[in-house]
Amino acid sequence: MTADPYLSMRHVSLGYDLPRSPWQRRVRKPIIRDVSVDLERGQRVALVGMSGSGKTSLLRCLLAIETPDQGDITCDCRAVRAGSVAGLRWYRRAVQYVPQDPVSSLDPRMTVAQLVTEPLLRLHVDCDHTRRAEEALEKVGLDHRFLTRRPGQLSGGQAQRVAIARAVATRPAYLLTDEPVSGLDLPIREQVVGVLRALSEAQGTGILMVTHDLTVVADLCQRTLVMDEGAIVEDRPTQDLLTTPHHARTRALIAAVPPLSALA
Ligand SMILES: Nc1ncnc2c1ncn2[C@@H]1O[C@H](COP(=O)(O)OP(=O)(O)OP(=O)(O)O)[C@@H](O)[C@H]1O
Repeated sequence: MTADPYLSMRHVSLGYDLPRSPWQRRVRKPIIRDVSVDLERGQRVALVGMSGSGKTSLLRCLLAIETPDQGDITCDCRAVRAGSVAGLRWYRRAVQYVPQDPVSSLDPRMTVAQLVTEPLLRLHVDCDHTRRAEEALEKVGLDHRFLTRRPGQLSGGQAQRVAIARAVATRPAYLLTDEPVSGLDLPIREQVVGVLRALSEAQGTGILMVTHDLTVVADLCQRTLVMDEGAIVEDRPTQDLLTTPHHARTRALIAAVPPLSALA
């Protein structure tokens, strides 16, 4: 348990119904198994694991898109439950999602100004929306001249920065993100990782990132959670975990990245 948890999962479990005929009984396949994790304010945390280990499902629970079968999720000591849009507005402002693929997530018909102010309108944030959009763009290193552009007039890296600006417009305490740089070329990836680091350092924004990319993990995240078959099997400071992995699954993940396996 950490000293000051902001986001907290307690004994969270989730399963899916296996396909069945009407006369067969319902069978749940467990995906998340009794996960308890505390995330401190401002922490940069990676969630790694083999494909199918349950990372995205865990993120969906934390995003209140999915309701766990068991367990509790709290944010700043308030219960988080998937359900009414109005009842979750406070949470949607505090914990924002950065999508993997900005090109498909950004409506091509909207201007950057409309895209960045849309969450403010949807979540009833009471402020000067234009000023806040400019502030959000500044935080990701884009100036006000981008406000009138549309997604088709942005490079991949700029589009991902606009997606991040959309997420930070509500001044969230945490960003949750699934492979935010996986579709980007190396120099652009470094640029976007730099934006996320700057946000975390300058604004104190916490980041929970699902990723397969252990070099991004080593570069950005202070702490790493390793998932295996729906459970967290290792949870340690990133540097320690990469140099002295404890769990066989962590060792296998590191072994798949030759420059990192030289560290361990
Ligand atoms: N709606 C669903 N119905 C049935 N099974 C599902 C559903 N969603 C996910 N699963 C299964 O749950 C398991 C975990 O999926 P999840 O997407 O959370 O894994 P992951 O670790 O994020 O994988 P990846 O790294 O490939 O994205 C997988 O076996 C997946 O097939």
